[in-house]
Amino acid sequence: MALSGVKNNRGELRILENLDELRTDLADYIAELSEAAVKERGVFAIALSGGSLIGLMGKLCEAPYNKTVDWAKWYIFWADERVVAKNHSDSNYKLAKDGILSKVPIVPSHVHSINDSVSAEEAADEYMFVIRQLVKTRMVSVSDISDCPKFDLILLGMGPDGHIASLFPSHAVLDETDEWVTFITDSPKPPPERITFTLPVINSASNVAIVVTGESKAEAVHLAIDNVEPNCPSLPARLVQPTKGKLVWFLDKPAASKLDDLQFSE
Ligand SMILES: O=C(O)[C@H](O)[C@@H](O)[C@H](O)[C@H](O)COP(=O)(O)O
Repeated sequence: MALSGVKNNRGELRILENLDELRTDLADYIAELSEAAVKERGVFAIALSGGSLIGLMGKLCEAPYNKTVDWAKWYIFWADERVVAKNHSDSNYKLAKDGILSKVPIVPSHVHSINDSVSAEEAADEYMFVIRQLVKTRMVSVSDISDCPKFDLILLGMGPDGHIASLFPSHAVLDETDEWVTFITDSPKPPPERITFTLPVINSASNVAIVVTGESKAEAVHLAIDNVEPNCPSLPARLVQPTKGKLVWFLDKPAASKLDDLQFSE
């Protein structure tokens, strides 16, 4: 690992030397959290996003992880999904299925993707209902300070504008506190129709990881992590602040290149 440490109360930063090291560190991190959750609760409830994240998780399908991870105990969700058919090239489900889920022994009934045959609004409502049922049976834990689900791990990417999941800068859904899952029809990043976990759900998770690579995101990383003036209250990535859980940033060096005074131990 190149650098690691805690900065400005904004979580743990892991800045990796190159993409290969990042992939290995990310796979180790996910495998460790899976083992801990299975030991403690008997299951591992993990929520994925789309984008480059899935490719960066690829080492999980290789040795030793493909054999050592207790895949049968995984329950898979999406922190956000594009409202398109499951076989569409824009589908986050398809991305994860082709990239990971079809390559490891996940139980098909544990894969909770959205209903792709209804409107964005209905898909969000139905997804919330599905999660509610799984909270009742404790396949997904519940937060002890809100009534929100408490996922063992929520994995997020970040766009160059600082968006995470399908929560975009200055969008009204950033203020959504009543629903666990909501929808948008005006995403600035295509496709326009999406469903997304809301901030209260993201911030109720036991663990949240934000995985960011490339220089095009360096400014957003700086705005999300450093103490900047004026600060950016509506930058979604800055609003990821798990109440009791742990936040970890996985960055490559180009993505970390605009962070102020990095003085971590090598
Ligand atoms: O479905 C989506 O569009 C996402 O879940 C979105 O939040 C993504 O994670 C970021 O846009 C980063 O994507 P990249 O890593 O591909 O830049």
